Amino acid sequence: MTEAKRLAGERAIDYVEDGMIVGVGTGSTVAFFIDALARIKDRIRGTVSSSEQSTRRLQMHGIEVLDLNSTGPLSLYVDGADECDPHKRLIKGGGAALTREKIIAEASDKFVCIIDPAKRVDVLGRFPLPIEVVPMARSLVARQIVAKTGGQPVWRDGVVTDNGNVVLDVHNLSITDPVGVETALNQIPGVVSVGLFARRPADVVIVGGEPPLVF
Ligand SMILES: O=C[C@H](O)[C@H](O)[C@H](O)COP(=O)(O)O
Repeated sequence: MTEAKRLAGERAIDYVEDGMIVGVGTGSTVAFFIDALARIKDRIRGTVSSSEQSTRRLQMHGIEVLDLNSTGPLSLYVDGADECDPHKRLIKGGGAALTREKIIAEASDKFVCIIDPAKRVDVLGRFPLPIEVVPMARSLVARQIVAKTGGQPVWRDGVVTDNGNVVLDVHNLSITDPVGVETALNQIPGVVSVGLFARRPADVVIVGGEPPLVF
């Protein structure tokens, strides 16, 4: 799958235009995008990063990382996903970067999602759904997740997000109404964000392959 990730990441460069400030996601697929972006870094005005991990890789390449508060809306956001359905709705957050990813996706006109073929599903939920939670609300949120969804939340022990929060991964879900589930889980006090990207799905999905599939 590494080769598929590389092919997807490199294909996403086609969406980068001169003078853009590019939103950059997180993960192993995005790492290939960042490496490819480095080759054209003089053509862009900079980037906005969704994680400390991506910031380090961008800066290692000498690519400028800007504060979203100073850039205004972005034209383009490129990020990976853990699952993608035929409607371009996603599960994200396997790398615990979901909250900043959601913020940048919302701030962007076009969200290009780069995945390998194993990420494609008909119904979201095989991959445990990550939820970022304020630490003191962990048990409360877990109980409400069980009540609202019937899923099994598991604390990602030892993981602290870039925002100082914890992550619950919800197992045994079959998400037939992604917008409804996203909305319901967002209402629980203590939930910072839900790794379902249904209200703001991707605009373009690139599935790595020879040639890449774009839909
Ligand atoms: O929090 C992490 C992100 O949502 C990633 O984009 C997602 O986990 C996919 O990562 P990878 O490209 O490494 O499979």
